[in-house]
Amino acid sequence: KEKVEITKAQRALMKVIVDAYNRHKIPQDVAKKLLQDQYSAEENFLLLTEMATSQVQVLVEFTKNIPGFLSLNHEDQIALLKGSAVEAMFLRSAQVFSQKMPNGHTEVLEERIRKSGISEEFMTPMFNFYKSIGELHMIEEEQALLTAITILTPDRPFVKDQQAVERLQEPMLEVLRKLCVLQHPQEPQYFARLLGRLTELRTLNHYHAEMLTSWRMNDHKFTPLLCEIWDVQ
Ligand SMILES: COc1ccc(-c2nc3ccccc3n2[C@H](C(=O)Nc2c(C)cccc2C)C2CCCCC2)c(OC)c1
Repeated sequence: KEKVEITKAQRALMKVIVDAYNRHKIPQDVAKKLLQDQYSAEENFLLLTEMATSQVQVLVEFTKNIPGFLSLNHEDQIALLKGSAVEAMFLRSAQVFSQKMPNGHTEVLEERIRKSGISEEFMTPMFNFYKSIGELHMIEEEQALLTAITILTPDRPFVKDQQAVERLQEPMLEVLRKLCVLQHPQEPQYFARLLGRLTELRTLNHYHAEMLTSWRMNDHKFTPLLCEIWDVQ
């Protein structure tokens, strides 16, 4: 039986990531807003673009706190952010959707999202992902590390020095692996399940542009930042 122990250095790394993750959370609680009122497809689309825009901004701040990230080649820093922004948004949405809420609230939230203006065909893959994240009951350390690991994916398009990114991602993966063994001793395959979610996350990447352009309304307006990050307009 492997005696798993998180070293002092690994604990320090985890603390940096979790502190940065908590510091850079979206201030406004969109779930509460959606539970309070029903919005039109236009209002929901505006809310989505506002949330997505502010989420990209906090993602940049979070990423700057990942040890070693700012020492990467500058074009690679941009390539990693562009390549992971949509996945980070869906990961954040999944975590918001899976957070503990009073009885019946999650069902209301799901209903509001289903009727938000997004077209029917994307609901299944999106909610399947949200529910598979929910079933993992991740602690915040796991959520923060998983977000950092997603950003530090070496094989994003246009990344030149993939080895440099691997050298940053590997220590994160090792801490997460140990954390999973310690947190879920009765589930040896938990770490593998967690990484499997990242594969499912990539498939959502393929849909996101069409999710937006097929939003039930005319004249979809995007902020300049979202035009950069999303393959729209
Ligand atoms: C690209 O298409 C998407 C992306 C995300 C969602 C989404 N899943 C959610 C799960 C729980 C709570 C809210 C959820 N959102 C939106 C949201 O704001 N996501 C969000 C963002 C964007 C940044 C930071 C943090 C979050 C939560 C609501 C935007 C307003 C209309 C309803 C969805 C979506 O729903 C149809 C479609």
